[in-house]
Amino acid sequence: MSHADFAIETQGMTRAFGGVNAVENLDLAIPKGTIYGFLGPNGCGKSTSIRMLTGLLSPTSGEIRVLGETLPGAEEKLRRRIGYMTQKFSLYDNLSVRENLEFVAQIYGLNRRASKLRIAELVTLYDLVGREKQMAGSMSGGQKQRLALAAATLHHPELLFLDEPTSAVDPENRREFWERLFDLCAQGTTILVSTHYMDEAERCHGLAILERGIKRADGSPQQLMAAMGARVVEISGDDLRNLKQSLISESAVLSAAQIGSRLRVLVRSDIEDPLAWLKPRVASRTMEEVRASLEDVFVTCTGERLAGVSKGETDHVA
Ligand SMILES: Nc1ncnc2c1ncn2[C@@H]1O[C@H](COP(=O)(O)OP(=O)(O)OP(=O)(O)O)[C@@H](O)[C@H]1O
Repeated sequence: MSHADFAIETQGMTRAFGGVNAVENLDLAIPKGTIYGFLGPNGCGKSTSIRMLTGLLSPTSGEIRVLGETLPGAEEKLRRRIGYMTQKFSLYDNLSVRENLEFVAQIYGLNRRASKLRIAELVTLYDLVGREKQMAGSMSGGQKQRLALAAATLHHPELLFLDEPTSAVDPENRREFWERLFDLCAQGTTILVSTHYMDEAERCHGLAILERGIKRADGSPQQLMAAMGARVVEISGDDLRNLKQSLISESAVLSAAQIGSRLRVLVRSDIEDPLAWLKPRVASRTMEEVRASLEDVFVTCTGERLAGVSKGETDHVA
């Protein structure tokens, strides 16, 4: 692939705050027309990376190319070619839906006619018909999010940055939001989205797992799961709590977490037959080897589970 095939390329992208690296030596190569995810917990450097890639923040060191342009330096040129939806609702609560969109249209220099046409199109597309005069501040989380996406895409950006776009919406709105992202992607938009939700990360074509500013792994969800250095076994039966305690003291066990009525155990892949290895340790309980999930990949990369993503208990060993 040549440079022209990538929407984003970075080498050694680094940003320090007060001597501490918020983002460290990040290498990225994000192909055009894909949805790429940054997966990681709060504070791992997702927003700082996105701010550098949008030209809002200068890197301390490293090379950045966005849509073929070099940053820092090409911020102005890129402004019309990229869209950015921040974590917080960044529109005006005391302006109506239409006024907010008119304001954005003005920033992008659309004339009255073009603005009117585009806003009508967006209001329909993002299911805001009948709400044109409603104050943005009085809308639900899902409606605000659709308005924010309409605003971020008003100027037909080639590249769209979404910083934790679904943190304020319920699961159903999240699914619907992702349908919209796939529609945009199908029309050729490249999307970079940050998230701490595994189900969102699993929808991305490619992703980087970030921890404390460092990329721990990258690839498609399937590649990451296939390359994981562990096998996954689920155990059911009595007294899983004590079993967990004894298993996590074994160096061959990377993690054991109770998920509902099962214990999900990650066994290092140098154990050739994890079921045989576990057998004497689990007594009469039943076992089954299961497919790895992206969360398992996350645990093996970082030693941690993301808070709130598993059902049930989330204890682990680092
Ligand atoms: N302007 C700043 N000054 C000092 N430290 C900062 C600044 N911006 C970010 N940081 C620090 O850099 C680290 C990465 O923050 P960042 O916001 O990029 O993480 P994140 O993964 O986006 O998390 P969140 O979702 O909570 O924003 C954190 O330790 C944060 O405190």
